[in-house]
Amino acid sequence: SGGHAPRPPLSGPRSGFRRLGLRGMKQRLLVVANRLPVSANRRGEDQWSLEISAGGLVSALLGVKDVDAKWIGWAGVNVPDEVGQQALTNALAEKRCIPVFLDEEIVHQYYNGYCNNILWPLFHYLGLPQEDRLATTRNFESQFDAYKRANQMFADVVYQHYQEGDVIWCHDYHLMFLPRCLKEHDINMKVGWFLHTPFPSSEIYRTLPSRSELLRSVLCADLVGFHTYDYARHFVSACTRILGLEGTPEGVEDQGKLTRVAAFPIGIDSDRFKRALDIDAAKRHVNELKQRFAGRKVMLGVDRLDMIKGIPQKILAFEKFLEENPEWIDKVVLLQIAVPTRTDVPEYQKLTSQVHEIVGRINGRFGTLSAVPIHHLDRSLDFHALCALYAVTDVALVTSLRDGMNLVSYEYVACQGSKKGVLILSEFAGAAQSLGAGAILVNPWNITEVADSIKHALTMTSDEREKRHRHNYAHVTTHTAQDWAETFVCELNDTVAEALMRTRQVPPDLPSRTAIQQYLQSKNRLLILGFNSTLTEPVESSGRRGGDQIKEMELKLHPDLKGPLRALCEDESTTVIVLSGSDRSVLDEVIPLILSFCDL
Ligand SMILES: O=P(O)(O)OC[C@H]1O[C@H](O[C@H]2O[C@H](CO)[C@@H](O)[C@H](O)[C@H]2O)[C@H](O)[C@@H](O)[C@@H]1O
Ligand SMILES: O=c1ccn([C@@H]2O[C@H](COP(=O)(O)OP(=O)(O)O)[C@@H](O)[C@H]2O)c(=O)[nH]1
Repeated sequence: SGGHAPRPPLSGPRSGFRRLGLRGMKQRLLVVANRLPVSANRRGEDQWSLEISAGGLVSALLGVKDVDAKWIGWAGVNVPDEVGQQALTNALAEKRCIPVFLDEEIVHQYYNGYCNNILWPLFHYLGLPQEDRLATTRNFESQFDAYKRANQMFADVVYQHYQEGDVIWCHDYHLMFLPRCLKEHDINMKVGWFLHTPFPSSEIYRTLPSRSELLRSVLCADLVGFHTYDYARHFVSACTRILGLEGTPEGVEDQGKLTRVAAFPIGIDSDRFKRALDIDAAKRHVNELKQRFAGRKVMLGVDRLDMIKGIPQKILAFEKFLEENPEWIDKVVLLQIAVPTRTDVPEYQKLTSQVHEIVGRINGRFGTLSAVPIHHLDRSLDFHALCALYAVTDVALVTSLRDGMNLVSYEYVACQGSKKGVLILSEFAGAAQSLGAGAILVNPWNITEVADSIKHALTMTSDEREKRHRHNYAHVTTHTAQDWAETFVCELNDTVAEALMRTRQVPPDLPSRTAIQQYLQSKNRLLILGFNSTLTEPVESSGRRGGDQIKEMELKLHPDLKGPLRALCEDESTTVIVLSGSDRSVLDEVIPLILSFCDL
């Protein structure tokens, strides 16, 4: 029996799969994400200015070329009037973007509430909110209702723009309900879903009140993708343990229907970063920065001001480093770009004050008349200023407590072609699995270890720096955002094609008259029977119940089969074999009757 035997590891995208080719064919792709790659500012009743929004998903998808792609998403702004909505729709159309208009109340309950106060912390191992955190955005149920309504609003926009054959790629934890809405509308839509955050261990995930509904909805997609194998594995075990479904190396199976699950690590458009450094604007920034920080080593942090990024831990480790290495005071500066994010969520407001307090204390403690050790900026930078910073700094410090991937670490490496600076990287970022070879990996909770790594990075020989950089540079420049998107979409096309073939291969119904005639003529018969749902009564595996074990305890031999089965077993010309993935003990429990007549 193999009911609970360990499964082989999940596969990645199949090697040698047919590239139905985004390059040649220009397949239409509808990218559906909470956020459009632009944010909109109103300049008049029917005037809008559009700006690229910050964030990893946006950066990655900007790197995807040669696809006939359109984006569907929220422009990050409330537009209550029709004139404004029409004008914004027109302006966005030029950027191949289609807006979903969400009103303030929905944004509050869906985005600030369910997405960023519940799913985001849970998926990053920070747990569900306590009562006081929930109270600020009303209760769990109303937030979940708003979440489903918002997902339906995204689905409605997809329906309006969908053409047969389009690939629909849903992104992230904001849209876990979307695959279900889409498939219920049209089962033939090709639907992929990709999660940009970690998927936590099923032990964490199972605390979520709406755990089953969300899993079942995601499973409606044809292909489900994650940044790492660990996240994919966690997802599959959540499905087996919570829903009682079967996990296979290919994905999750539910009554013969396979949802393919695999790892697709994202990348960046490294050429875009390299090219940016050749532009005058970036060169000017580089020169200014070199002058400003002459004679000092510069360490860089670039993060959204989010609790998952471990900014307090980073700053405390830097403080410890200065405390233990006073000779470095005035010779090193930590430049922390803390991009404001989700500022309507109280937890983020608290974090801002906390970080300001620590920075103030450390600058007060170690600052001199000429310099302070930490330059902390609560703002975002334009692209060229950011590339210049990446290029001139000596060390990048990424201390995420959990992070789906972390593209900042990739971007830093891409811009360090000449300087070959050191990357200190949290082992809890997805990027640790791809850049671990060249980075100094740290546990961000271990302040002493991070402080020691800062010293190691600042004093590293140029030989070691170059060697480490070479590894990571090779990875970042060959595993690009474009490859990531192409691989996902090709895999989705192949998954759908294979599922179609499987459906066609379903054997025809048994010709019962012939079968009965031949059965009666034969003298020595072998009958191989399935067990679960063949001999047993179907068991409802709702989210209310536990996983496989509880389900198996409830299995019962189907009452209509007791008599026929007994007759078959008593017949000397017939051998009956029951094949099952369940434990022997489960079979012993369910069919003791038969055990007395035959070997199993
Ligand atoms: O849209 P926001 O609420 O302002 O947040 C910005 C984005 O944050 C998250 O990014 C994740 O995606 C990155 C790319 O895959 C990944 O490197 C990073 O580790 C993740 O945190 C979020 O998942 C996006 O949807 C947001 O747009
Ligand atoms: O001032 C800034 C700072 C950062 N970023 C971008 O924000 C993204 C951050 O992505 P990451 O995966 O590191 O984390 P996320 O913010 O998505 O959690 C990177 O692509 C950065 O280039 C930006 O556009 N402007």
